[in-house]
Amino acid sequence: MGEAPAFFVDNLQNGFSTGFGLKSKGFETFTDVGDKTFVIGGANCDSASSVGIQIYDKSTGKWVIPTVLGTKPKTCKGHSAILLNEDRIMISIRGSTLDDCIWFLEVDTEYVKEQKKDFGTEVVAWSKGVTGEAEKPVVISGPSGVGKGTLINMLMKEFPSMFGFSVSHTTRAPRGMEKNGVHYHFTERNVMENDIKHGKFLEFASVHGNLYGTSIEAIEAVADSGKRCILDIDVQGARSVRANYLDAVFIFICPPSMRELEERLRARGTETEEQILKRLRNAEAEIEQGKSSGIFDYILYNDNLEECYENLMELLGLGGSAPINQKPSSKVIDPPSNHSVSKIDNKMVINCETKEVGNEAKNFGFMQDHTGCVVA
Ligand SMILES: Nc1nc2c(ncn2[C@@H]2O[C@H](COP(=O)(O)OP(=O)(O)O)[C@@H](O)[C@H]2O)c(=O)[nH]1
Ligand SMILES: Nc1ncnc2c1ncn2[C@@H]1O[C@H](COP(=O)(O)OP(=O)(O)O)[C@@H](O)[C@H]1O
Repeated sequence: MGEAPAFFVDNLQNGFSTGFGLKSKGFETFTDVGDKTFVIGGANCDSASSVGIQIYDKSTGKWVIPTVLGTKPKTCKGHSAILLNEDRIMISIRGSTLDDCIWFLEVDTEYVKEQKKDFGTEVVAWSKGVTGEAEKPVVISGPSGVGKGTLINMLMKEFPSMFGFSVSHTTRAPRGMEKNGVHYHFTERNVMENDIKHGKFLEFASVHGNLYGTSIEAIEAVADSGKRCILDIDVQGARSVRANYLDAVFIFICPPSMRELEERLRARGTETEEQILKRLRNAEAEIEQGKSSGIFDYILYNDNLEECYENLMELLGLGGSAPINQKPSSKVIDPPSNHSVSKIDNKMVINCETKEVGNEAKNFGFMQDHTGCVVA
C-alpha cells in the first residue's frame, strides 16, 4: 500500500480556496499520484450530491477535467481518500450504507492507461467495493437467446474496471457487429482442434454444431488485468470448469418460458431459421441440465431485464448487505429477498418476474408450466 497523502476534509468551509485558484464547495480530498493531484468531490460536483473529479497537473500548472468511466458514488456528504498501489484511490464515503461506502477510483491502472490511449484524454474509472465472494470468477450459462450477453454487457458497462470478459474461441461465423478478439476469437476448426490437442484450452465443447472453448490465455489476460473474470459458456463448459479448474460462482440464466425464448431469438435476428430451431431444441436439454445437474449455485430467471440485472448484481456482491471485505468462503452469498430454494440440490431460484402475480403459488406455477422448473 502506498502513502496516504489524502485526508478528511468534510469540515471545510464553503468558499474555501483550494490553493489552485478554484472555489471549493467543501468535501474535497486531494491525492497526489506522481505529478498530478486528484481532487475528488467539491467544486466539480455536477450536483450537490454527486462526486466530481478534477486533476491538477503540477508539471503544466493546468487543471484537467478527466473522462470519468464507471458508475460513481451517489452521495458526497464527506469522504476520505487513501492512495493504494500508486494507481487507485480508495474512497470511504461518510454516512452511506455498509454496502455503498467503499469505492475505488482507478487513476493509473493498466485499464485506465489503455482507456487514456483510446480517449486521448485523462481518464479515471470508478468501481465499487464489493461484498461477498468478490474475487471469484463468474461463470454464466443459459440457453441461446436468454439474455446472457445482454446482462454481461450491462455489467461490463456499469463496472468497466471491475470485470473482464473471457474471450472464447469459436468456429462459428461472426455476426454483423461482432469483432474478432472482442466478442470471440473466430477461428478455423482445424486450428482450434490443434490448439486443444496442445493443451491450450481450459475447456471446450461442441455447441449447436460449432466448437467453442476457453483458452488458458483468455483467462490469464483477464487475471493479468487484475479484474474479475466473467465466462459466458455452455452447460458442458461449466461442468468442465466446475470439475477441473476454478472455484467460481456458477449462475444459470433461465427464460421465463420457451415461447419468450423463441421470441427473443427471432427478434434478435442473428440466426437462420434452421439455427433458431436447433437452438430451441437444444435449449430444452440445457434448461433441464442447468436446473438439475447441480453445477450451478444460482438460477436466475430473466423475465424483466432490469430486475434480473439487479439480482445479478446482488449475487455478485454489488448491491447486497453483507459486510465489505468479507473473506471468500464456501457459504452461499446472502439471497436477495425475492428468492426461493429449489428442491433440486437446494439451489437458489431467483425469480425476476415483475408482473403482478399476486402470490408465490402463481409465480411458481408459471415457471412449472413453461419451463418445467420444480421449485419448493
Ligand atoms: N463451452 C463453451 N461454451 C461457450 C464458449 N463460448 C460461448 N459458449 C456458449 O456457446 C453457446 C452459443 O454461443 P453463441 O454462438 O455466441 O450464441 P448465443 O448464446 O445465442 O449468443 C452459448 O451457450 C455460449 O454460452 C466457450 O468458450 N466454451
Ligand atoms: N429480459 C429480457 N426481456 C426481453 N428481451 C430481452 C431480455 N433479455 C435479453 N433480451 C433480448 O433478447 C435477445 C437475446 O439476448 P442475448 O443477450 O443476445 O442472449 P444470449 O447471449 O443468452 O444468447 C436480445 O435481442 C436481447 O436484447
